[in-house]
Amino acid sequence: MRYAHTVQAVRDAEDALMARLPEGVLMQRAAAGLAAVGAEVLGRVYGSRVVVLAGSGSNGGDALYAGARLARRGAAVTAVLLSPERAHTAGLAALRAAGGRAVGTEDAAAPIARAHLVYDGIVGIGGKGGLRPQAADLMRAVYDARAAVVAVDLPSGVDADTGEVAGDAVRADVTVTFGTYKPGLLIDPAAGLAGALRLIDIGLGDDLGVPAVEALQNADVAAMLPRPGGESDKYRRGVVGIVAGSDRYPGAAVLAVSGAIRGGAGAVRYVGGGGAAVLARHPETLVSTGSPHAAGRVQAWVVGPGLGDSAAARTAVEEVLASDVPVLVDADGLRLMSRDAVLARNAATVLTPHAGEAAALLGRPREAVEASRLDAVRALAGAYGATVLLKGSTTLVASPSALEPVRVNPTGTAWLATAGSGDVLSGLAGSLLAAALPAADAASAAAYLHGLAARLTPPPLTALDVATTLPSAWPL
Ligand SMILES: NC(=O)C1=CN([C@@H]2O[C@H](COP(=O)(O)OP(=O)(O)OC[C@H]3O[C@@H](n4cnc5c(N)ncnc54)[C@H](OP(=O)(O)O)[C@@H]3O)[C@@H](O)[C@H]2O)[C@@H](O)CC1
Ligand SMILES: Nc1ncnc2c1ncn2[C@@H]1O[C@H](COP(=O)(O)OP(=O)(O)O)[C@@H](O)[C@H]1O
Ligand SMILES: [K+]
Repeated sequence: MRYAHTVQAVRDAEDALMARLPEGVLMQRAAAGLAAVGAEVLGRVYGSRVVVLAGSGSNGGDALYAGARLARRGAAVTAVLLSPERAHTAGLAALRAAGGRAVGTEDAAAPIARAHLVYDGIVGIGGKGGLRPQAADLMRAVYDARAAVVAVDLPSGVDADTGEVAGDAVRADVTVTFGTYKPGLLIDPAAGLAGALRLIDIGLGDDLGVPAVEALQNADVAAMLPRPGGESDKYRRGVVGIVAGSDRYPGAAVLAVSGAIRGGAGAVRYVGGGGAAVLARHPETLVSTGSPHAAGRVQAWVVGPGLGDSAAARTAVEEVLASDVPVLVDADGLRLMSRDAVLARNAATVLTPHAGEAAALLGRPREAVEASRLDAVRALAGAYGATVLLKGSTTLVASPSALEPVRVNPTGTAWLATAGSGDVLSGLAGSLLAAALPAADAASAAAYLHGLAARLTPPPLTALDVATTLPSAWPL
């Protein structure tokens, strides 16, 4: 698992650790990592030209010390001090002692124009809001110069705790972060500005508390997924019921079933108007046309993709929500469900909105959801007492309990923004629910496999390609 902690958690851990260590040790650990990554980016340090953009806090201090380390190895290092009178005194002295120099912003143009590498030490976890105008101007000059940008701890101007970006922010090639990931490094829009991430262990480990955000890694997913054993039969492996598609949208039925069939359940029951299309593609499906409760027992339901908004569709959603097995609600189902019906449930409920659907459920503009994904997914999970998987450029999974870390999906590709790929995801997640995975595990493992399958599929991909590629994404 990869973990991200809030600024407060980092500060608490830092305080606890600093009480046991001589002064300055943590900053030296940070600077050593920062210099090592800078050297890697440069390839050859001797003779290179490095600019350190140094703000007034410890973030600037880290960058100045890293600059000093590179200066000692033969780089020409110029620090640009954003507030010269408040620059980190010891860091600046170290840089000068190593042969580096410092200038004010008025003399920054020439060194920036010739720089190979720029450290963004403008602001770190102490930052508030976007870049101030002077820093934003400097960054424009940096981009014009085409220097590599290495952000110190996080790209300046992004919100470390939320991934929100309130104004201008640094666009980095690499971000070197200290002690733990910060939620903003994993969640868009900020994550999109961080470039490649490098975590430097500065020893905070044991002092960090519960993470705010976590990302599954391959081994975590492998440990969660169902594996048939000697005593398995198709019923014991779990049966998933899919209520999806309609005369108008039979394709959604095919896609949801295709995801479900690749999700490890023992059998898939399909209920609805798309049965002929489903059977043509997936003859192994158990098809029925009546109401969901007449279809036979299932261990989990998926309801909603391509369902339309007929009275029958509404009744089907109500019936499924009234069942005592886990239910995943997607697409049209999200519009048709009642909040009270979700709140009244005893078994798990998983909601899988994209940003537009989440916006409708929350009564916020879509742009507000996209700008504040973490807040949106938590708010929905709280309001519905459900596990919520918010889709999009960063897919997040929140549990109904606010104490649980939010999961951020590390796989995926923008090629997934293609019609019907969400239907495949809902079928897949439903299949994992039927195989008895806890709701957050089913949702986050499904997002992981779906995103990995998409990456393994040559673009431009179709939704059905993703379903077909799922076995290659399944960890062995
Ligand atoms: N915690 C740890 O374990 C370790 C932490 N370490 C490092 O310390 C960093 C945190 O340092 P920090 O606390 O000094 O704050 P920091 O991010 O430098 O900024 C604060 C200053 O910025 C200013 N400012 C605010 N907003 C701004 C804006 N938008 N644009 C411009 N300026 C803005 C604000 O001053 P203001 O001008 O508002 O008075 C304030 O003085 C952390 O990210 C990591 O790099 C490592 O050394 C190793 C161990
Ligand atoms: N910009 C993006 N980057 C990565 N993944 C995306 C992006 N946009 C959409 N996706 C993914 O594509 C899928 C689209 O699902 P959805 O919006 O429900 O579409 P549909 O209803 O057509 O199936 C989701 O898995 C979502 O996370
Ligand atoms: K920074």
